[in-house]
Amino acid sequence: PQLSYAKYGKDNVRLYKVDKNEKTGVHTVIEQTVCTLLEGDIDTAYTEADNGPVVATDTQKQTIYIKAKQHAIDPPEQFAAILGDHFVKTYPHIHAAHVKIIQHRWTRMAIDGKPHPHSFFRDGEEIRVVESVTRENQGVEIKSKFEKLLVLKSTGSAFYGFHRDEFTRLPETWDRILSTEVEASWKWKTFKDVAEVKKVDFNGAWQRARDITMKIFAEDNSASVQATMYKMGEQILADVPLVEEVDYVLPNKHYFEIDLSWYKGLKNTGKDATVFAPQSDPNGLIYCTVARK
Ligand SMILES: O=c1[nH]c(=O)c2nn[nH]c2[nH]1
Repeated sequence: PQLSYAKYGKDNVRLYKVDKNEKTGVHTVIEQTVCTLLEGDIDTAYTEADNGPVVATDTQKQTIYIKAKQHAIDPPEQFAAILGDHFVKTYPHIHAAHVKIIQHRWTRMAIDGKPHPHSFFRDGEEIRVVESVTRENQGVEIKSKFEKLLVLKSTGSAFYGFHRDEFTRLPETWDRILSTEVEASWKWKTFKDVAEVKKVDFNGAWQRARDITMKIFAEDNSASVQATMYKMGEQILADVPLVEEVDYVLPNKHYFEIDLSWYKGLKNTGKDATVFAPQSDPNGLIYCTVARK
């Protein structure tokens, strides 16, 4: 046998950074969870118990904290590129660096209608994610994502006209609840270096992708999850020229009607349905990648 592939590093490196504006007294906080994984001439560490080539995972962790102190960590795409660039340039035997950054939500509190200078709350489990790979002399590939954005609409969703055969039981519906937990990602063109990365408005793209997702989710008279998610991908490609392709992964989180007619003929189905049973499982799961022609 032979070592066919290897990468290693430190996962779940939690990081918090505060920016304190001396003039305004306004603090801005960011919290991230970082993973770095290195590739290179490290085979003998596996095959011959030779630790010489090993840039210890602890060293990678210390590096993350030092770079976070020395550089901006916002946008996370830029910080990922800075970290990847460091590992590939600092160690001649390291030829690629994978960096994953999860950014958690600290939303500024509004107190008595005014944004509070240094207080924040976690408004949902939604996360922003960056996955990058920096390869020596080949630039940096970046995929941006948001995950766990839980949405629901109480109407404006239908599902009919689908294939029917002897296995089909699902009735057609022209008016249903639609709920999903959005995982959206957009793959950028390959960037030459950190300098090129620094010119890109990643925060604007994240805001656009999130706004487009919610606007189309809300306004589309959805014929299916498939049809609606395709429109989202199309719009992101139209709005963000440097993005090459867009992925959506949408679970269909079903809400079942409850027939209460056994109880004195109580009407709660079809257009009379107001009480539903949210289903934890099973769930539909719909994938879609939209790419430029
Ligand atoms: O939007 C939907 N797409 C599907 O493929 C499906 N299958 N059952 N319900 C569904 N709803």
